[in-house]
Amino acid sequence: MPYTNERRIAELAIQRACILTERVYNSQVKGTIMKGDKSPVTIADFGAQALIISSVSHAFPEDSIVGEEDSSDLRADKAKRDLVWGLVKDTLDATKDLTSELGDIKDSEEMLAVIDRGTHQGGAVGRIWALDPIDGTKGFLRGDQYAVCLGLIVDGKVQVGALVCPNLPVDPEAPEGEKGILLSAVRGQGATMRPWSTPSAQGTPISMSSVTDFSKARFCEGVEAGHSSHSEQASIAKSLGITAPSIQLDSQAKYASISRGVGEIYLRLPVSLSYEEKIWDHAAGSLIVEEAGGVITDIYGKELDFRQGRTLRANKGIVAAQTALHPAVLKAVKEELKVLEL
Ligand SMILES: Nc1ncnc2c1ncn2[C@@H]1O[C@H](COP(=O)(O)O)[C@@H](OP(=O)(O)O)[C@H]1O
Ligand SMILES: [Mg+2]
Ligand SMILES: [Mg+2]
Ligand SMILES: [Mg+2]
Repeated sequence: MPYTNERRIAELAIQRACILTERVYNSQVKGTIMKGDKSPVTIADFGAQALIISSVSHAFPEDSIVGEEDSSDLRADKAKRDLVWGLVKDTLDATKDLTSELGDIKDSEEMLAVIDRGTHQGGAVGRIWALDPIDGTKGFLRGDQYAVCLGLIVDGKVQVGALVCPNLPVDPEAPEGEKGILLSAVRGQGATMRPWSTPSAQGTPISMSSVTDFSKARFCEGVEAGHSSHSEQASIAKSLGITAPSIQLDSQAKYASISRGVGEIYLRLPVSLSYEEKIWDHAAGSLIVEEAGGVITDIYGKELDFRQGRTLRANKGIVAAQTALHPAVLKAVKEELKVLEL
């Protein structure tokens, strides 16, 4: 089956990175830096990027990598760099059994160089990995949801997607039970999910909800009001006859939620038309939703275009839904936007 090894390496790489991210998530020391675009990054974002890029380039040395972060802040701050290297080294030491498959990093200098292997510009040709080492850094800092996300784009089309949501419950009906799920998909081979804590277990197939009655439907949206328009999303839900409160989750946990039937719709209406969604925010989750039987477009009904570089510059916003519901949802979105003359 195509991409079997890519799926395996992607799963192992993000699982290992989550050992590091969960350690920081549960510690007081996050080492948060505000980046130039006023968004936060923590020592966990950097550490996860180093571990995951090291794994991908060990297994597939010819592939290109688009990663959200770069090492400039760490080169400028030795204390932060040492903190990140300490986390990476501890994680590598704790997972020596994976070294043959995932490679190693010998020192902090090499770690910086590995992080910077993610500065590729993306594009329409070749094998390009899209990595979000921590998606939902604001949720991570708030103690809510976040996700570690990795997708493989081949000639502009996502072929492999894998993401871990360490704080989503394994059983949605038992929110106080075990937490941490790993989802993955290969195009044409379906999507599966398994507890993050059982690396070797085979994933179980997942699928979108079968609800087709809007009065029983639920929609997912982000938590951050600065990342999508809650008022427009609420107005669209109302026009569709949705009465249930929205499921608010940070990160690609929203894709994870609808792909296993917890919610039927994901709305991400832009708060500014100049913002360009990043490919790493959507590559893995969009494929998992499609392989779980869902449909995903932008707010104009266009397919997501991963050929444009590091951003989805040919798209605006996200409308993902169970297949039977997507056309009506898109119509309601267009009605709303017409009202707003966007
Ligand atoms: N103005 C904006 N509109 C849409 N998304 C934005 C945004 N500003 C930041 N984001 C993205 O929203 C992502 C989180 O999505 P969500 O709000 O659904 O949890 C962030 O990922 P990171 O946390 O990896 O930086 C960031 O890339
Ligand atoms: Mg970020
Ligand atoms: Mg992100
Ligand atoms: Mg991120």
